[in-house]
Amino acid sequence: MKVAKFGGTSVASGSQIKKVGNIITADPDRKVIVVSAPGKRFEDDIKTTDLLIALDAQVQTGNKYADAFNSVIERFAEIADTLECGRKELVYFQEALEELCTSKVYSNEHRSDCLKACGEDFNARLIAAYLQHLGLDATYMNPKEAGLVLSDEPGNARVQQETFKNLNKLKEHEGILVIPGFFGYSREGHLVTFPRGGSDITGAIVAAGVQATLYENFTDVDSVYAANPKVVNTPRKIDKLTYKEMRELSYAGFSVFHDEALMPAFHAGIPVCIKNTNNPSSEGTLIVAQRDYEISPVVGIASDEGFASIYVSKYLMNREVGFGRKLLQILEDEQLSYEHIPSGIDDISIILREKQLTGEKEQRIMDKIHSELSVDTITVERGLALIMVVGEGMTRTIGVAAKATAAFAMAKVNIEMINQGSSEVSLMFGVKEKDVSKAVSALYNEYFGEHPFLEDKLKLETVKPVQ
Ligand SMILES: Nc1ncnc2c1ncn2[C@@H]1O[C@H](COP(=O)(O)OP(=O)(O)O)[C@@H](O)[C@H]1O
Ligand SMILES: N[C@@H](CC(=O)OP(=O)(O)O)C(=O)O
Repeated sequence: MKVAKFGGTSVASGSQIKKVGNIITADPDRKVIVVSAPGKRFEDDIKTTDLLIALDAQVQTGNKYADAFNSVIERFAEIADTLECGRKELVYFQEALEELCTSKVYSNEHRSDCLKACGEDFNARLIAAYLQHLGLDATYMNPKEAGLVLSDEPGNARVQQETFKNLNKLKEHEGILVIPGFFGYSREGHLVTFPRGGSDITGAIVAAGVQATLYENFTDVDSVYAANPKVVNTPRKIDKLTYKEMRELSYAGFSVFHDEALMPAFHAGIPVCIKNTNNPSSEGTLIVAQRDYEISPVVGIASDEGFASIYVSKYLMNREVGFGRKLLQILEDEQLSYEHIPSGIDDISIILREKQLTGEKEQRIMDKIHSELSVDTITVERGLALIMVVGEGMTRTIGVAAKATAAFAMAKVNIEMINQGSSEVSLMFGVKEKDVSKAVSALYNEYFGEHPFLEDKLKLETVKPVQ
């Protein structure tokens, strides 16, 4: 049994959903289908999830919401029109959406999640109707009925352990199940969503629950590439990479697959295949537990923007018991999570997502760190980008970091920070946002280009294991 997840671009319009119908029909093993909300049909289009977020904003502020409401309904009406089915479903969508906009809710955050989830929910209902129209034995299944139990954290939910046992019973289902991605229900019975892009997570959880032989993730590119194709021109395809490598790359900006979707597949040992809805005969990229590291120690280079760094220095920080704990407690008090903590003898930097750090929080943190920890210096730097060079083979290869620093030097990009993950699967560099494209292109050239700068001077060398 295979679980196939179709992303927003794959189900953005009626004509895209027809391709999805062909893909499902082509392989009877594709028994569980997870779908996203209709995504972008063209570059400047608006995703249905964003239309729903705009509707929610109108509802929350008590403004007239008819226009925002109609834009959502029109997206689905257009899809139903092209598919020549789904009239009954459209009536339901209208009523259900109106009910959500007008009824009392447990909290505003929970209403936002209920509205956001309509994109996936309505699309799953429509796609199930279309598959039935094609003559397939397909059924829509709500995540509550499937048993997808999540933590009660609106917009940021996490899977609860009982989910996997609950989902296991879906194995017994005879026909095709169409499950909306992106949301589930808390133990308290509230609808809650994953972070944005979370349909990939639903797909992975469902694949783990039903113990699928393969989790296919259909998107709009032929494969995962060694660098973001929007940054590097025609980057090389990656045929195979490990869960660990993909998690690091997704985390650091490979938006093609959600980083939180790797763990469920990894724990259940289910291979993941990234494939193209627009070109399903292309092999795609396979994500597995192990690959042959001799082929290339580095597998990809990812980058992401929107980070800030809080730099703190204090003479003899290394000898002050509890300094790190107290510093992190100040962040915790402000409900801030951190991403990385590179440190030295007398200094430490805390890297965090910039959008969490509002001006007010920044001021309070600075004051507290000064007064409670008596530090020598504290500065906050915004507008940072992180670049991650990733590959499991790096552990046993000499010269990987030398190539990276040469690339930064050639691109004339200043490295603000370096961190090698403890697992040695990745090398992380902090640079100014304005430098990120230059740096990624230079790094790509150094590891994968035809004329790397250090070509003659440095060949990557594998370390022999100690006998
Ligand atoms: N290294 C990469 N390899 C492939 N695609 C990438 C990479 N980095 C970023 N992307 C982007 O990810 C996009 C697919 O992800 P997304 O838009 O979330 O798809 P979906 O709508 O299927 O969920 C691609 O169109 C591509 O622009
Ligand atoms: N529709 C949701 C969840 C999702 O996974 O979407 P997509 O498959 O388009 O990344 C979002 O836009 O965040």
